[in-house]
This record gives sequence, structure tokens and C-alpha cells, in this order.
Amino acid sequence: MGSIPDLDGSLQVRVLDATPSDALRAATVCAKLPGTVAEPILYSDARQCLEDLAIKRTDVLVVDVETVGGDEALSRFAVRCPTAVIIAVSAEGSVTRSLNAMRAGAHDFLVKPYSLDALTQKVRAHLDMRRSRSVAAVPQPRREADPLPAGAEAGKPVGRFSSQSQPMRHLYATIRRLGPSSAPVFITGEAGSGKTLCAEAIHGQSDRRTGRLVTVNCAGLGADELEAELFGSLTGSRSGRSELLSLADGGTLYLDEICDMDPALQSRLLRVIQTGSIPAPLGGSGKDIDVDIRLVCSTSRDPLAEVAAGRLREDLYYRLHVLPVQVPPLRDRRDDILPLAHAFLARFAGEEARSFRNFDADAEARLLSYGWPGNVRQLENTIRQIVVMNDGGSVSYEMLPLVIRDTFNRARAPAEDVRDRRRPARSGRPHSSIEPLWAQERRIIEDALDAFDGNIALAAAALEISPSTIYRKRQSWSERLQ
Ligand SMILES: Nc1ncnc2c1ncn2[C@@H]1O[C@H](COP(=O)(O)OP(=O)(O)OP(=O)(O)O)[C@@H](O)[C@H]1O
Repeated sequence: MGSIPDLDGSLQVRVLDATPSDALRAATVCAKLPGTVAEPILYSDARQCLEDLAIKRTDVLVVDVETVGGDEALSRFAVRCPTAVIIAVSAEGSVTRSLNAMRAGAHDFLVKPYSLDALTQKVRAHLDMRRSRSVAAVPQPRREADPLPAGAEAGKPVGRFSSQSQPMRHLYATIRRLGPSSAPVFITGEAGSGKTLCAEAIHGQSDRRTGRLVTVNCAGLGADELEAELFGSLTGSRSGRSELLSLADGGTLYLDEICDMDPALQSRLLRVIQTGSIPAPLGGSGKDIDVDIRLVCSTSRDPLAEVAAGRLREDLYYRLHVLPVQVPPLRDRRDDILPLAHAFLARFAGEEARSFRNFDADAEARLLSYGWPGNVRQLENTIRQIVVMNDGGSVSYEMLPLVIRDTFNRARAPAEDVRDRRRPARSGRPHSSIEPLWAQERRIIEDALDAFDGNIALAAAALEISPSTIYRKRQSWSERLQ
């Protein structure tokens, strides 16, 4: 049991989910993983799966937390397949549920209904990490120095990046150079440009890749929740220890959108960086805990302007801004647009069983001239939307979403919209009839979900946001309404 995935024979996949359609979806994705994959085994009975894990090899286990019987039970599954990549899925999308699943031994967590793409990416990323770990474990002859790859080699894509433009080749070389250091990295770049991919690649290039990469979206959690998850609390954490920080011990902590972290939390983080230890929770009897964590953080804003505005502590900025990395916006690397569009087209056409193979000349010209304010994420979502809504051999200009086809008209429309919307207020619309922003946002997102029969991936694509934004928003609405 517990052989190295994909290195000695076919990949063995097991899926445990009492809902047959969910089990089948997961199995279909796993069957398409790279390399030789044995026919995935589906279980609806947790006991049968547990018995098989004890005696049969498992490389990938996709497991529904509710079918297993909760997080405690999940840990019994995890100990029976210590080298398998375990992805826990659950209909409950709370941060606590996801953290408990990870504590129980899962490598990653997805909220149902998850997109097939999200599952593929997670399984692939963990398999890649395992593969590089097992290769690293083979003793290498001692060398005087480990030179960095030079020239063209240094500019080859790292991690999950695939683009090849000159600015990106420069970025890959930078990541290779700073990856092995333990100094903090500060990533800047517009939303959707690839900052998360960058953090993953930096972790993958470091000796810490055998440890965890723990990602925290500072914009996605309320101040109290983030504090409890990051620093632990006597009431909120079972052990009284700092849960996320201790999960990242020996690995990398990626703080996404650091400027959104509450200033009081920024002070506590600064103290952890200064002392290299996590203070025991206030009022507790425990001791400070020494940790070895590499910090990588990101922002899509101008960090110095955030310091000037008092949203980012200056002393924290200088502690974190040691190795700066900038991910260029897509409009500044137009050579990437068509190769990325073709790669997304091939991927989504395969996933959605469509026959698209290319773009016609007008469509290509428009993709190239468009500004892509939402960067690679917008391009990815646009291609997915086109593939889902159409079929044919090549993508035509008419298949492009209106916002991309007709920038001039769309650019005028919002201003007119705003004028139209302001008019009723001036004519005496009562203030009490103005709906709060979060409620308007909720209505728009729920309309999109209705339009796509509850499919979060498609609704997110149409709204040009990431599926995780929808999950986060839903979580915050349910908390508001409790
Ligand atoms: N060079 C690339 N090659 C392939 N896919 C990419 C590339 N860059 C970004 N992507 C894809 O684009 C999407 C957005 O990337 P990512 O999440 O890393 O951006 P981000 O800057 O962290 O976004 P945000 O600021 O919203 O958190 C992801 O689905 C990612 O896989």
C-alpha cells in the first residue's frame, strides 16, 4: 500500500460518496488525469471503502465528509492511506468544516457543488507536488553548488503557469531565483493576473514543498474569524493552538490580499514574524510555540498607497516587502492572449464534449485588441462561457460575449445606467427603499445561479468572478441572516 502515484504503474483512484451522481462526476474527472489511470472505484458504503483502503493501494481518494460520518471519522480513512492525495468534499462550506477536514488528514477541500475544473486542478497540483517530493527523496550525489538554470532554461514555465511571453519568462526566472530562499515574498498584480499561481510556484520551488502551502484570503473572512483561524482562540480552537499558523509550520503561509487584514491582526502577525513564535492565546496556560514559516503575501492594490492611507502598517510592509514580485497584467503581455485562449479552448472543449478547435480571424483579432481588465481569469471565464453556450469547429466573432465584442457601447452604457438610476432618487424616492449593496449583490448572484440551474462554475464565468467568490459571499450572507 501507499506507492508513489504514477511512478510505479497506473494511478489508483477511489471515490466515496453516497450520492451516486456526485461520485460519478468525481470519477469522470479523475479518470482523465495525466498518465495511466486505473478505472476509478466508487463506494457509497463507508465501511467497504475503509476495508479496501487497508489492503489495496490508493493514490487518490475523493471523499464526501457527510458520507464518511464527519471529520473524526475522516481521520480513520486518512491513516489507512498515508501517501494518497485526499480531497474532502462537503455540502457544508464553512471555514471550520474545511479546516477540520484538513486537520483530519485531507490535503484539500471543495464545497459541493464544485466545478469539475476545480477538482482536476486540486488533484493535479497535489500529485505534482508528491511527484517532485518523491524525486527529491532519491539521494543525489553531492555537488559543490546547485547552479540556477541559465538562459532559456531559467525562463521555462514554473508550477501551473503556461504562458511564454517575455515578461512571463522573466517572472519564471525570478521565481526560480527567489524560490529556495526563506525570505518573505511580496506579490503585486491586478486581480486575476496569476498571483495565486505565483505563490504556488514559489512554494513548489522551495525546499518547503514537502510542507503545506496554507492559503488565507484576508478579504474573504471577517476580522474575528480570521483572528481565530490564524492565531487560535481559547474558545474557537480545540487545542488552543494557532491552527493555520501551525498547519503552515515547515511550509509556506500565503496571505492573499494582505491589505484587507484588520490593523490589530497586522500587529499580531508582525510579532510572530519578529519572534518566530506564536504567542499562547490570551488567558490560556499554554506556552509560545516556535514555528518555521515562510511568508508569501499579495495585494492587487498599490501597497505604498495602502501604507499612506493607514490600511497597511508601515513596519509590517517593510518586514514583508523583502523579495518583491510583480505579475504583469494581461494587456502588457499580449503575446500570451492567443496561446492561453487556445489552451483554455482545448481544455473546456474536452471537458464539455464540444468540437471547438480554433478561433476565426475576427474573433482572434478582437481577443487580441480587448483590454482584459479581469486579466487571465476573465479570459479563462470568457472561453468557458463560449464553449458552454455554443458548438462548432471554430469560435466566431459573434460567439464572443457582448462586453468584449462591443466595448464602445458597453463603455457608454454604465454612465447612462447611473444617470437613469439616479433620476428616481432625485424625484423623491424614499431612502428606505434603497437596497443595501450586499443584498443587491446577492440578488445578482442568485439570478445568475438560477439562469444556470445552480451551476456555480457557469454562473461565476458569466459574472466574470471566481467560483470561490460565490462560495465566500454565500457564507457571509448566511452569517448575516443568522
Ligand atoms: N499563466 C497562466 N497560465 C494558465 N492559467 C493561468 C495563468 N495565469 C492565471 N491563470 C488562471 O487564471 C485564474 C486566475 O489566476 P489567480 O487566481 O492566480 O489570479 P490572482 O491574481 O490570484 O487573482 P485574485 O487577485 O482575484 O485572487 C486561475 O484560474 C489561474 O489558473
